[in-house]
Amino acid sequence: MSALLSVRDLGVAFRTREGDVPAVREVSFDLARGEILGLVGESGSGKSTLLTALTRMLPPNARLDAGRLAFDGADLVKLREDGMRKLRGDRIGLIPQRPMTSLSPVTPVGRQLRWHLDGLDDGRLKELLAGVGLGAVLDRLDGYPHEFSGGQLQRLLIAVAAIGKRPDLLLADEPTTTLDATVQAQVLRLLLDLRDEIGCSMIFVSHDLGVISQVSDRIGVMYAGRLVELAPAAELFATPRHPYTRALLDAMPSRHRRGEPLRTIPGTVTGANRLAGCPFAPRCASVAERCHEENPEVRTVGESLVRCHVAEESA
Ligand SMILES: Nc1ncnc2c1ncn2[C@@H]1O[C@H](COP(=O)(O)OP(=O)(O)OP(=O)(O)O)[C@@H](O)[C@H]1O
Repeated sequence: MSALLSVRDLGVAFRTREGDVPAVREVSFDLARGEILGLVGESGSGKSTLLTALTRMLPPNARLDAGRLAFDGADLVKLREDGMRKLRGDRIGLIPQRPMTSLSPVTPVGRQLRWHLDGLDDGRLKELLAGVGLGAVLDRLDGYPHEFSGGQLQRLLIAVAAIGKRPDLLLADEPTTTLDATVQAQVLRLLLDLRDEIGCSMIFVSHDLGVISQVSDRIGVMYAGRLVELAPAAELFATPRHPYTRALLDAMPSRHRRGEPLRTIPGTVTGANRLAGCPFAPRCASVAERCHEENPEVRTVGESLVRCHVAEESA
């Protein structure tokens, strides 16, 4: 079956006073129908920019380059803005990182739900809220966003973007980062149930591999704007191929024995603008001479697609 989303050589650069800053570079992947792709990487690696590029809602100082960006056969680079708006409304849903940024602070929550879901009747509203475990707030919908907790607002937005609109593609940008552990687990369960029920595809962004591992079929690891490894979730955890993926796994608190100090990855994400060489080379535990000279191309190693010269030797 053809992929729902097909991305080839996607790049985004921001124009700044210091010149063009590349945020996403040469990213390619396909997303199957019903598949959940987790995207992980440290802060600034380009995860949110990539999601935003897929919805074509980049800020005015951004420049999008794409070899191909196709959604269910539609060319998203060439599609006119009205067509894109229709896709965003009906078929591509976005759950943002901070719910408050998507809600008006001066309009009652219930009215905003009805705006977003045109023609929503009381029975359907009840069903929606029950679906995200918010049956108890039904009689408080004339309240304003600040009268709800962050977790409640996040679940309201999930109710709208996911359950209400039943999109074909759901883009979730750190949807559980602001939630406490129990609510986080509920929301992850909800997203998985939704995929099973309506068969939507999902791209789920997080900096937390623990969260990503609970929902993803495949996981993509981003570093300095590039997708440096893409593998089935079980494979990525069992046989991480890229030294950065291994460093991320090593830094997971759950992987440490009690009392052992937490590990970190030395250095910071730099090098996105380096002219030659692998951007991870300055921090890489397995670095070889050629890593400083040539930026690695994507290769298949085992079941993974990986951008690394030393993936086999260093595993
Ligand atoms: N509007 C903008 N103008 C200039 N640079 C930007 C803009 N938005 C993002 N960037 C830069 O693009 C790079 C990627 O940012 P992005 O927010 O996509 O990373 P991220 O991986 O999602 O980080 P986080 O996990 O912190 O959200 C960063 O270097 C960031 O500073």
